[in-house]
Amino acid sequence: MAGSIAPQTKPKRRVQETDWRLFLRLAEYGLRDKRLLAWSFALLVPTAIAGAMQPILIGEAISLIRQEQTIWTFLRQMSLTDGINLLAGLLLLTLILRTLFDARQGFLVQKMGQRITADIRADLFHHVTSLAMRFFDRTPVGRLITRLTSDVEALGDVFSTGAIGILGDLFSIIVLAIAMFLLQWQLALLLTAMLIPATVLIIYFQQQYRKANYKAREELSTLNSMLQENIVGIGVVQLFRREAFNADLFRTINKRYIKEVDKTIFHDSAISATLEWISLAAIAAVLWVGGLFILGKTLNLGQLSTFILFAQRLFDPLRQFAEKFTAIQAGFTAVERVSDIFNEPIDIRDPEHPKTLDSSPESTTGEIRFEHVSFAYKEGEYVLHDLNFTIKPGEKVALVGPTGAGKSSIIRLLSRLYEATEGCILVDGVNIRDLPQTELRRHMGVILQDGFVFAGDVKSNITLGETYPFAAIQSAAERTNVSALIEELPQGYDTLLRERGTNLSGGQKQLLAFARAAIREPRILVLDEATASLDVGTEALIQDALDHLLENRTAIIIAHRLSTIRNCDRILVLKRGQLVESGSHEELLSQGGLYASLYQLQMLET
Ligand SMILES: Nc1ncnc2c1ncn2[C@@H]1O[C@H](COP(=O)(O)OP(=O)(O)OP(=O)(O)O)[C@@H](O)[C@H]1O
Repeated sequence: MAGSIAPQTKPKRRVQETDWRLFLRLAEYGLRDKRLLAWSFALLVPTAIAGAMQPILIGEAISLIRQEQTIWTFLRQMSLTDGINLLAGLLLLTLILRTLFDARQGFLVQKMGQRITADIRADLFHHVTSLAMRFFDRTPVGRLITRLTSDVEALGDVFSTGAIGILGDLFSIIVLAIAMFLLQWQLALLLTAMLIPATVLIIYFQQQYRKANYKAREELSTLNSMLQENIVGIGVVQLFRREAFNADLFRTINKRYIKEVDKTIFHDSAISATLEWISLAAIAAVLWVGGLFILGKTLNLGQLSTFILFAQRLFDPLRQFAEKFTAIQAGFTAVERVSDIFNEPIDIRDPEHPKTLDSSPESTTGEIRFEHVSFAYKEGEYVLHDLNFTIKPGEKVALVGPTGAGKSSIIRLLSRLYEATEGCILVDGVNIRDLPQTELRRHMGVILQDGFVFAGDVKSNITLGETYPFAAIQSAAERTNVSALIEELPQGYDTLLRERGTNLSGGQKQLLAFARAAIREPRILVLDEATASLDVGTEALIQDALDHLLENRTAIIIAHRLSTIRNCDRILVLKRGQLVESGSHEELLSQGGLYASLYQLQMLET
């Protein structure tokens, strides 16, 4: 637990994706609905043009009142009242158009954003569930959850805060600049020149913001990991009185998180403040230079008014641009973190030219062969060494050995949750790497000590998303002698089980796992300490059911209680990842090796 509070730095080998590539990744999602995307952009044009027209119309109105020479020719031919009315009418029209288009555009952009985030979330979920166990070994759950929820949410914020309107702001700035240059190039040049220091400062602050934001998100992940660990392990936390200690750790990480968030706020405010200052300076500069032009009679008051409005208008989108920029930067951080997961390679892939297992009813099936299999969870740290054995179809084999000998690892390799480092594993003569994973796992029924239960009813916990008629569910429960237990539950098969099955006992969860395996009629059954949580009476009941269930099926059974495996055809004894003995119970006892000593020790205990 203590290790998890170390400050999180970006992994060195992490490929720094450029913003452009991150942008393309988003664009790929945006392009899924081209019509929506096209409309969102198309509506920016009338909005920007209407916006640029307003200062010009106001300037014209002032020029008209002052009867200046620069007014449009068609206005000169009208009376003052008609001219003013026409200009006011036009101004109202631009206002209405701008409001309507702006609202519609805002709605479409948000709609697009919601769609994109929903798609990303769904793809991410699919990708994460396809990743190999190795990935989950090294990734804390809280960290993953943060990426799947809060980071994807930050991405959604880019759209919901209207930050995507940054393109509209950029467009507005360009349209305004063009309009200004057409009107009076010196003042236009002055204003556009002031954009340069503003842009440089924005870029600097946003880079700082981005750095702080990345760190803040990392700290948030750590915070969530710790939260998750403490909630899942609440029993141990309380029993061992770690509350105060953990609270201290939590406070430390919380402080670090807040510190980073403060930095993001500082840089965000710095951007707004700088822009405020520069925009005021710009208006002052226009007034000063424009005033000189008026004195020199090269400019009139109407034009100056237009430019003062332009100055305001020009920095307005820039200010909004900066505000949105921080949301966009946060979004980029989120895409970066989400991309990290998308870039996580799926280690265990299905073959390009998959083979299938012979499923004709006559064929004797369920042969398992390990050929020179070695395996390491971490590079160089082998936990299984050069394993060679064959389990014949229908044979019942027990794996025995001290704690940590590698029994469960064998099962994980056989189910391809991990890939063997060396050697190969064959099922019915086919290398399991040549089989699609679903095909391999369809033929395997694995019952683990910790029967995991999903939130849902008993039925759905047996079918696990596949469709079986109710009679099949009942029959599977009856065959495994668990139907009596299920019927005892308040609503029988419809009883709702809570997440992780907190309303079932450990033994009850295990019993459900038996029905779950039986309904699939697997050709290979694997029991990893499957009856360890059961009382002697229930175990005898299950043992009886197992005798039927195992008929004509290959089985691998791991059990520490050696009495439960006496009837197996063969016992493989493992020691530190090596196969040290193999034979029937009697043969091994007479050999007087590791098995015999383990057995005698257990006999002494009873
Ligand atoms: N996910 C993992 N990452 C790294 N090492 C692991 C992992 N799982 C198991 N190991 C290591 O591999 C070795 C074999 O573990 P395994 O679970 O196969 O033993 P086992 O014989 O089933 O033990 P037990 O009887 O206690 O269930 C152990 O030394 C263990 O520390």
